[in-house]
Formats: sequence, C-alpha cells, structure tokens
Amino acid sequence: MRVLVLGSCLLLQAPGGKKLADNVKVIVRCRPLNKKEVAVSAAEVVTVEERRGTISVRDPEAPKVFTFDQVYDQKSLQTTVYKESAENIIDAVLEGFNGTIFAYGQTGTGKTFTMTGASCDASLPGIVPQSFEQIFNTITNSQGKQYLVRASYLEIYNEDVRDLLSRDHTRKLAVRENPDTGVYVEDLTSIVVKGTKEITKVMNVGLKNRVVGATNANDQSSRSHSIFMIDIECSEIDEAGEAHLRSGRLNLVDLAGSERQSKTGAAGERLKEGAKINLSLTALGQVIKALVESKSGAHIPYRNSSLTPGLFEFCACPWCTWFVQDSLGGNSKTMMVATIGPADSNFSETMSTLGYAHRAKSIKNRPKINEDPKDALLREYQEEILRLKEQLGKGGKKRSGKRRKPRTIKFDANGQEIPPEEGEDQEESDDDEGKDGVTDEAELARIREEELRKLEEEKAAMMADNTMLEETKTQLLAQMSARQGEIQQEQRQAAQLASKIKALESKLLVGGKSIEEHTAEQERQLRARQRQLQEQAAQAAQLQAELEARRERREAVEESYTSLEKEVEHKTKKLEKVFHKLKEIEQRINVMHERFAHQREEVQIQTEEAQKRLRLKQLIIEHFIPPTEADKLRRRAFFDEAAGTWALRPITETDDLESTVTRDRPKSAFASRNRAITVFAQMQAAVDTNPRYKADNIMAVELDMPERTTMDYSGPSVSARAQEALDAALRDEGDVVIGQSTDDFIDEIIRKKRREEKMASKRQRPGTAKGPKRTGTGRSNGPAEEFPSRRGLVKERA
Ligand SMILES: Nc1ncnc2c1ncn2[C@@H]1O[C@H](COP(=O)(O)OP(=O)(O)OP(=O)(O)O)[C@@H](O)[C@H]1O
Repeated sequence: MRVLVLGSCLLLQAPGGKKLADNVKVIVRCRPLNKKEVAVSAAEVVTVEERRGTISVRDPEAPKVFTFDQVYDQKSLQTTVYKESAENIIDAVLEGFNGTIFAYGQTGTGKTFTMTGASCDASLPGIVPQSFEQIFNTITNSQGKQYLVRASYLEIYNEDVRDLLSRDHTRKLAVRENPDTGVYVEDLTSIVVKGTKEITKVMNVGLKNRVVGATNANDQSSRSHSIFMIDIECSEIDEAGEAHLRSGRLNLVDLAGSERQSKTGAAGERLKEGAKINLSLTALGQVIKALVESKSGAHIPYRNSSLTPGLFEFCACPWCTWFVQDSLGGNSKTMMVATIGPADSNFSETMSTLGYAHRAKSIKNRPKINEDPKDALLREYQEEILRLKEQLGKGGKKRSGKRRKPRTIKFDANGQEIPPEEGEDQEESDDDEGKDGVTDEAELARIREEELRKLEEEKAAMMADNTMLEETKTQLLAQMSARQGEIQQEQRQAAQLASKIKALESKLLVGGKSIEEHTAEQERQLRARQRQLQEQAAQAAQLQAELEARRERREAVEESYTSLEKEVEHKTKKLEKVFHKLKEIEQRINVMHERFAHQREEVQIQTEEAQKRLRLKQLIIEHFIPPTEADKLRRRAFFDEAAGTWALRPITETDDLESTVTRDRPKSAFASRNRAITVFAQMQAAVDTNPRYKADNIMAVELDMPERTTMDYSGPSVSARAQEALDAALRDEGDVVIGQSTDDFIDEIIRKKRREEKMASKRQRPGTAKGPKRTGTGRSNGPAEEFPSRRGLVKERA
C-alpha cells in the first residue's frame, strides 16, 4: 500500500494505483437553545463531548451515545468547524478530486447557518464563503499552474431543478445525459470567477433567489435543497514539458430541513413543500440505508432498485440521481454535517438525525483524481487562445505559406516602379517567426505602422512629383491606397483577436501575482486572520489547559534524542547548568544560615530579657498584690490582638459581686434610711438646708470585730511524774550526765528535789536560817542555784 500526500489530503492507494475506499466523513453540530426554547425553559437532553467525539442523548428509558468523526457543541465557532472538517476536502478538490459537503438535519437546527453563515451577521461565515477564501488563496500561492474556476448555483424545489443565477430563476431546467460526459443540467449558468469578491457576489445573487419561507420552527426556513457547485480545473506542465489537466468539482449542499407538519404549523403551499421535502429526505435516507446494508463493493442500482424504493422522489431527475450516486458511494470525498437541536422537545427528530448520520459513516466512497477530463473547459480555452495567437501572429488572417516582408516601393525617374533588389522582396524565413511559427504581435504591429508611414510618405512624394505621367501616378496611388486599406484591415482584425485572447486569458488564473496585487491580497488575508483571531480569542481561555498539556507533551517529545552522542552532549550541558544552579543555591543557603544564626542569637537575648522582666513582675505580684486581687485581674485581662497588648475588661456586675463582700446595713441606720443618722442631724435637716449637716454626710460605722480563727493549744496529757520532771527540766538546764539511764537520771533529780525541800524547810525554821551558801558555779539565783550544775553532775558521776 502507498500513501499519497496531496496538499493536506491523505490518500491511501492500493498497489497497482487502485484507490482504496474512503468512508463518508460525518460530523455533528448541536446549536444552542433558540429564543423560543429559552422562553419556555426547555430542558437540554443532548451532551456533546468534543474530545471524545461523542453525542449522548438523555432518554429516560435507555440513554443513547453516538460516536462520530467530529462533534461540535453549542459554543463551536464557524472557523473551527471549517478548519477541522472542511478544509481537507477543499484541498482535495484543488488537487482534482470531487468533493461534497452536505448539511442534513431537522428544520431550524443550523444547516444554512453552518453552510452559508448567519444571514444577519457577515462576521459568521459558513463553510461556503470560507471555502472561497481557501480556493483563491491556494491559487494565488501556487506556482506554474493555470486554473479555471467556475461557479453554479441551483436549487431543487418541488422536484424541479432551477437555476439560481439565471434571470428567470423560476424556469424549470431540463436534465440531459451525454454518453461521454454523463448527466448535466441543460442551460445551467456557469460563471467564471477570478477571485473571492466575484464568487461571493455570485453566491449572494443565488441566495436572494432561493425559496425561503417562515414556519413555526424557523423564520427563514429553506424550502428547497440548494447546491452551490464550484468547478476547478487545473493545468500543469510537467518536467517533460507535457501539460496535465485535472478537474475537481465541489458540491456544497444545504438540504431543506426535515420536519413534522404538525410541529411546523404548515398549511397550503408550505404543507405541499413540506411533504415533498420529507419525501426526498426519506429517499435520501433510503439510499444511505441501502448503501450501508449492501455488501462491500457491490453495485448499487440507484434507479428503479428494490433496495432504494422512492429514490426518485429525492428529485425525479437523472441529475439528482447522478449527484447522489457520486456523492454517496461514488467518486467523491464526502462529508455529512448533521445538525441537531438540544431541546427535549426535539428528542425524536434528534434521534432520527443521529441515526441517519451514524449509518452514513459506513458508506464507502471511491474518490479518484479526475485527470484529463474530456469536457474540460480549461483545455478548450487554452486551445482557443493558442489558435487566436497563431492567427494574430500571422497578421490577423488565417494565411498559409510564407509571409512577405513589408517593402518600400521605389520609382524611377519616369515614374516606373523599380523592381526589388535581390533578397529585398524575399519571403520571411521560418527562423524569423516565433517559436510556434508566430511572429511577436507587438513587432508585427510595429512593422504595420512603419509600412503605413512609408506609404504615406511615398504618396506625398508622388503627388509632389511633376515628372510622372498622370495616368501612372493615379494607378500607383490607387495601388498604394489599396495596400493602406489592407494594412488597416489587418490592424483591426489583430486588435479584435488581441482583445479576444485577453478576455480568454483573463478567465484563467495563474499563481504568483504582481507585488501590488500580492500586497493587497495579503492585507485582505491579514484582515480575515484578525477576524479569526478575535473569534479564537474567545476560545483561548478554554484551550489554555489543553495548550499547557500539549506544550508539556511537546517538550517531552523534544527530549527524545536522535543519537546517543547528542543525548550525552545535551545532558552534559544540562548537568552543567544544574550544577551551576546548585552552587548558587548552596551559596544562598549559607548566607541564609548565617542570617538565621544571627537572628536566633538576637531572639535568644530578647527572650532572656523578657524572662527577666517577667520574673520581676511575678515577684512584685506575688509579694505585693493579694492573690485574690491578682486573680481578679487575671480574669479581667485579655489580649487585644489589634493593639497587640494586654488590656483589662471594664468591671462588670458579676466581677463586682464576686469582688465585694456583701455587707449588712449598719445596725445604727434607721429602717427608712440608707445610712445611720443622728437625732441632731434629723432635727437639723428639718430646719437647715445646709448640705454640710446632711445626714448622708455622716457615717457612723459600728466596728465589726473579726471572728477568731485560732484555738488555744491543748497538748497531749502527760503522767504526773513526767510532768514534774519536765517542769524541773524546763526550770533549769543543768549539766547533762552522759551514760546515765533516764530512770537513774529522774531518781537523781527527785533526790535533789527532796534535798532542796528539806533544806528549804530547815531554813524556814527559826535559828536555822543562815544566808544562802554559794555553790561552785558562782550563781546566786535563789534556790535553783542550790542544785548542782550539769557539769557538776557529770563530774560527780565520773
Ligand atoms: N450553531 C449555531 N449557533 C448560533 N445560532 C445558530 C446555530 N445554528 C443555527 N443557529 C440559528 O438558528 C436559526 C435557524 O438556523 P438555520 O436557518 O440555519 O436552520 P436550518 O437548519 O437551515 O433550517 P431550515 O431547514 O428550516 O432551513 C438561525 O437564526 C440561526 O442563526
């Protein structure tokens, strides 16, 4: 299998040059809800997923999902639809294929909008006007090719074929069949167009003549099928100098909308039209069905076929049959644009359209380049131009044989013509003629002018010559005038031929233009581009994410290397870059580390300072503010985020109650008064208004004694003996006797005590009283001093 790339069109070619089948391309476009649907708040049942190419229709019973070559949602742009779907077909037509783009769908779903554009908005051109731009841009930019472009526009209304470009566009045209060239519409106007402006004019003339009418479903409903045909013939000289001719025909079809009569509210003429339209569309549907169901490669008998009953109703003419035959299952690159509405009220029509469209996907066409067609007008033109030029080169007359060079006639003194010198009156050699045996027409014109001028001069000279015989003179003058007339006749004929050639040549388009034309063309293209860009800008936001993803993918692809060496080189460079970056980052990190360390130190110092101040405050609070007050303050304190400081809430009643001990009214106060008041003050108040003695200024506060909160100590009970010993011990420390047991020590003390008592009683008896006797301790503190000291006791014991 070979793959041929022609322009942007990809063709699969089987071995042996046989073209492979090319499926009919099917795209679906959903229009937005229209005003009426919005007014009744119609629900949308159609979901379009452009990326997946699917259309889902919400059906309560079983939701349906259809897949197509391309789908477009309510927001799709005219330019997007064209660029993505139609452009390839136009390119193919310019290469010599036949192409058909037809819109099919319920009435009011946007067939005309998609094909022709919005009637009220020229900035929304449909497929037809956009194809004009593409065709003429391609021709302008081509090199070494000659084109002939013709446009025709016809409509099929109630089975009649009508010429939309004719003066009498209601005239029914006859359809004939030519055994060589096939079926054709007799007298169909075909206008040679040389640019976008001209072909747009042609389209507008046809649109004005088209039958449209208002129905419930559409104010501007197309009541006929319309076909805008563009024939493009291209001739190219190959390297061997041989001319090749190709011809492609583009059919741009806007079918009338299928409709339910009950819905459209049609009556009378409209009802009849509707019935015909439906019939023809049903027939078209049947053709599609038959094509899909037939075995691959089998012959489809388009006429009188049991497979396609009712096909004639599409239009009862062979032309339509031929048209359908070529576009569906024949020699054509075909695209079907199915248009649908999103509203639930159109559910059944939408399902039906999608069903047809889905079936049409399986139709296989066999497009081929139309080479050297017999009926090519371009060839006729080229041949005619050549013939005329030849004629022009031969002096404006069809002359055979050699041509005489113009000669100046000379006379002798007697007025006799001097015969030409040798070689002077020679016939022109073939070498003197142009390449194709034709002398350059400008040169020929110059020679004629020269001859005329000389004849005039000779005539004047002869008139002035008195030596000549009158008779001879008259004869020669007559000859000269005849020759003059001959030359003038040749001049007229040449001018006629030249204008004919010019007219024919002007119909042919060649690539490559003058700088001025080219600049003007570029400016026009630029304006068109700007318009497109504006439209696309609206979509830009949506596409942003997609572009990002694509960019990433592209970068990934760029990184796929052609060789190992390149990969190493690239990666080394990358590594160096990364290393350099790493160094920079390390340096920055070091600087940051130093800065952070410095800051940390500062923060530490500040924290320590703050802690010191805090401890000082705690010290002051703990030692100088009663804990209850501090508690109260803590409860009232809050941090004011806005001011960044601590603040105190104002004292509320609750705080007040908590902080104040409820005090009883002083006992001295009278029942009716707030405070205690003296009798004097009462009396005084009655007579004296001086506020100084007012009762409220006197405060008699009874001292409220605090309650005792401690108790007297009552120690543990001790035996009388122990108590006595303790008392004695407490009375005087005495010396500690080491090694003595407690009982011995107590006995010792008791003994001492008794001794002391005996001595005291002796002293109290008369005659025995002799002043106190000093002990070794030197102390003289009463009777206690009589006791031996502890040290003494220890000594004693030792
Ligand atoms: N994709 C779209 N975006 C915006 N408006 C649209 C779109 N498609 C259709 N419309 C609008 O819907 C209305 C009907 O469209 P149009 O006349 O193209 O329908 P139709 O299918 O050709 O109908 P009919 O079969 O009756 O001729 C028009 O006003 C057109 O501008």
